[in-house]
This record gives sequence, structure tokens and C-alpha cells, in this order.
Amino acid sequence: MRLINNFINGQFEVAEHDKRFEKRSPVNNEIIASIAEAGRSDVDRAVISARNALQGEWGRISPEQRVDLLYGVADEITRRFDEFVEAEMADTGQPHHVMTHAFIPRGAANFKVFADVVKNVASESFRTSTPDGRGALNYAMRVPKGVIGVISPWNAPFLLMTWKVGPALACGNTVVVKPSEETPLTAALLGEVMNSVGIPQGVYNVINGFGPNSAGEFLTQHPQVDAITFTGETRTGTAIMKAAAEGTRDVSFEMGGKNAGIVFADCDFDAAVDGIFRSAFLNSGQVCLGTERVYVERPLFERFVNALKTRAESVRFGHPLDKASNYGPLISSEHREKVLSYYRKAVEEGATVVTGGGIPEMSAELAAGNWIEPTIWTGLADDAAVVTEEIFGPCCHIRPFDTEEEVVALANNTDYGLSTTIWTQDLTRAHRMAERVDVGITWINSWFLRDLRTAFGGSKQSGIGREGGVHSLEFYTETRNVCIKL
Ligand SMILES: NC(=O)C1=CN([C@@H]2O[C@H](COP(=O)(O)OP(=O)(O)OC[C@H]3O[C@@H](n4cnc5c(N)ncnc54)[C@H](O)[C@@H]3O)[C@@H](O)[C@H]2O)C=CC1
Ligand SMILES: O=C(O)/C=C/C=C(\O)C(=O)O
Repeated sequence: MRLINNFINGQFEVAEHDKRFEKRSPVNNEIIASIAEAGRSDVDRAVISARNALQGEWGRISPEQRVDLLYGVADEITRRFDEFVEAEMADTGQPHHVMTHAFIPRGAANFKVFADVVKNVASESFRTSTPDGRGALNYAMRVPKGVIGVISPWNAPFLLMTWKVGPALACGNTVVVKPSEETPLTAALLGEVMNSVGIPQGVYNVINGFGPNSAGEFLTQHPQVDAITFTGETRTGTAIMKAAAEGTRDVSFEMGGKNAGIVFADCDFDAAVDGIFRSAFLNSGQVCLGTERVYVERPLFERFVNALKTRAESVRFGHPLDKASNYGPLISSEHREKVLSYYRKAVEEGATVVTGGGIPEMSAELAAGNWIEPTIWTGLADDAAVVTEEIFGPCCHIRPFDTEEEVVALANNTDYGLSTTIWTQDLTRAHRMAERVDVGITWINSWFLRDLRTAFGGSKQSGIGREGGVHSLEFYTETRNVCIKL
């Protein structure tokens, strides 16, 4: 069993009163780690060490040196790639290929890309007229915001945590990270990386624990935290926003979604089936950008439902170390119970269960894990619970539509506004749709195709602000204007 401690001022430390909690494997629910649960005094030391680091060596080094250090972090993640893959698989139970092809490489990229962004972005300047005719020069200067509180979720832990730590450090801030209680391993490994490449003590800190009345709340309430960046549930975002209001701290939120996939009859059929399959079922449906509502133009409806059913029934459940498996469990037994409760509700509300709806049969050594079948429904009303509420599991409801007008209204019929995926060969129509569907991110003939320089975030209850490229700089720096009278 692993012992995971908090990482404060460059040292791994036990928590006050040596308080700990257990982490269970999603594949069989055996205990795999014991985690130090940070108390208020631990969080306080982490925040103070982050503040001191701003005044120390980190605050004094040049942007070029900072950029080189972050390249070093990316290279060291790549050098220790297998350890990160193994740790993330242990935490999440997700397949080896998802880690090696997507989630762990993105961790390294999150440091490299933002190092490049800060190296290459110019600041604005204006020549200003004055009555004496000599004029003035205004220019903007970016300074770090200070100590950033980073609160991250469990579904893509390393990717989503480094998506915030990378730009925060590139901009010269220091961070205190509170990883999800479900997935503490890679944040701790990153502490080792920070030390080995020479990131000064106190720049990167990790405190473990839960949300309310635990490390998450202690961090967001701490008056020396200058800004908070959060990915997680919309309800949690509301609680964090209340905490941030004290001291009027800035927030950046990426939250839940109830994303629509829209398939027109003129689409490339195989590509659309493949794209919707990935968007509904990748990571066992635990992706904020995932598709839980699918709208298919009527002439294609039956054929599409049958093809998606075939794909969903072809997944191979298994241990992530078994390379023949391509499908993992849900993160926890509590989360599986939540998703199963939606499976039951769908039936109560009159759904036709096209496939799935229950728990797959597993071998004896995996039977105690959080396995669940990919599930497809049809036939529900537009106000059914599984059509309106975020489930965050491997499931989707498919409904036919007849007109563009109708499908825009259906897609927008939600309090969320994170992403959508649209499948059509008519790019004029696709563009028209992108203007009308009320989301932060629209993918056309693709899904989860990321360029880290682009704006990422949600509308409505899916988020506040945008991160990515220069948008991250907007959040992680203060812009100062300097006016020189010439
Ligand atoms: N929009 C996006 O980019 C993404 C959104 N999500 C959303 O995240 C959710 C799944 O992740 P979870 O980890 O279950 O979310 P969650 O909101 O329960 O937890 C996220 C983090 O917040 C912490 N936390 C909980 N209550 C807190 C409080 N009162 N104060 C401070 N910290 C608190 C948790 O300990 C955890 O570290 C889904 O609803 C999903 O839609 C997940 C990934 C990406
Ligand atoms: O690519 C990003 O920056 C965010 C991706 C989000 C997920 O992977 C997720 O929520 O699972």
C-alpha cells in the first residue's frame, strides 16, 4: 500500500494529528493508498510557503529561466512517463491506452505549451496625445496574481490539474493544489518532479483531503489565497464562489455539462458513429465534455441507433494492466450507485433500453469493482431526468429530429453550456449551428480535438471565464498599465 503525504515547501509531510484517509482501487475496491488529510494548520503552512516563495528566488528569476524550468518539468514527466501512467491507472482504473495516448502526454504538454505562450505573447501599447503635443506612451505589464488555489476533480486528474498548474507557474505565480480525494497519486508524483528539476521550495504545494470542512474549504477560505481556479461540479463551484467573495478573490471555473451531440443525415456515417461513441463512452462516460444527449436527423435515426448499439456492446471490460481490455470502471462505488439510480429512473420514466442498463459479469478478482455497462436509451420525453440532469456515466439518450430550428432549441434546452459536437458535411450549416448553440466549445466533425492555445470553458452553469493560450494569461496575471509622459 502506498503512503501519500502532503507536499509543503518542497517536503512530503504527514498531516496534523497524523490524520489519514484511504483510497480504494476502482477495479476491485481494495485499499491501495493511505493519504495524509490536511488540517487547517497544514493548509495554512502550504499557503504561507507559497506566499514566501513569491518573495524569494521564484519571484526574482527571469521569465526565460522560468520557462526553462517548466520545459524541465515537462521533460521529467516524459522521462518518468511509465510511473505517471501506472499511478493514474491505479487511481482511476482507466485503460492503459487512454493514459499513454491522451491523459499523461497532456500533462507534459500543459507545461510546455504555457511556457511557450508566456515567451511569445506581446503586451498592448498606445501612443496617447497630450495638449502640449509631446504625447505619452501607455503600455501594459503583466505581473503574477500571487498564490493560486487549484481545486481539481477525479475524472482526468493529471490532465486537469496540470492544465491549471502549468499556466499558473508560467505566469510566475505559486500554487497550492487540492487534488480530488479520489485521485491523489499523480499530484504527489509531480512534487518529486518539481524537486528534481529545481523548482524552488514553496512554488508547488499539494494538500490532500475532502471539500466541505476539510482541505478544499480551508484552502478556498484562506485569506492569503489570491485567486481560485476550479474544475468540478457546478454545485461545488457555487460553494467556492461564496468563499471567494470574502476578499473579492478572482475565480475561474470549469464545471458540469449536459452536452448535445447533433448528427445530420448528410454526415460521414462511420465517422459520426465513431465520434459519438467516443464522446459518450470514453473514460466510462466520466468526461465533462461528453455527450449524454444525442439528436439524430430522422432519416438516419434507426441505422444510427443500431450502429451505436453495436459499438457499445463491443467494449472489453478489464483491468487496465490487461492490454486486451479497453474499458474501465467508474471511479467509486458511490458514483456507480448514482449512475445506476439514473439507469433505474430512465426505465421508470418509460425509456426503451437499447443496450446496457446494468452491471456486467466480471471475473472473481474484479467482481467487487465499480463496473457498469455502457447504456443507450431512446423514447424519453425532453424533460425526463436522464435527458436533463448531468449523470457523468457511460450513457446517452438518442432522439430523432426533423429540422435545424428544432434541434437548436433542443440542444439549448439546458442550464448547462459546455460543449457540443455536430456531424454534417454541410459546413455552412455547421457554422450557422455553431453560432446558435449556446456553449463554450463546438466541435464539428470531431470531438475533444484540443489545441491548447484556444479558449476553453463553458457558458451558463458550465463555467466562469476561459482558460487556454492567452486566455489563461488573463486569469493568472494582473495587467498593470504604465503611462509615461514623453
Ligand atoms: N467543465 C470541465 O472542464 C469539467 C467539469 N467536471 C465536472 O466535475 C464533476 C466530477 O468531478 P468531482 O471531482 O466529482 O467534482 P466535485 O465538485 O465533487 O469535486 C471537485 C473538487 O472540489 C473539491 N471540493 C468539493 N467541495 C468543495 C468545497 N466546498 N470547497 C472546496 N473544494 C471542494 C473536491 O474535493 C475536489 O477536489 C462533474 O460534475 C463534471 O462535470 C469535470 C471535469 C472537467
Ligand atoms: O482538455 C481539457 O483541457 C479538458 C478536458 C476535460 C476532460 O478531460 C474531462 O473533463 O474529462
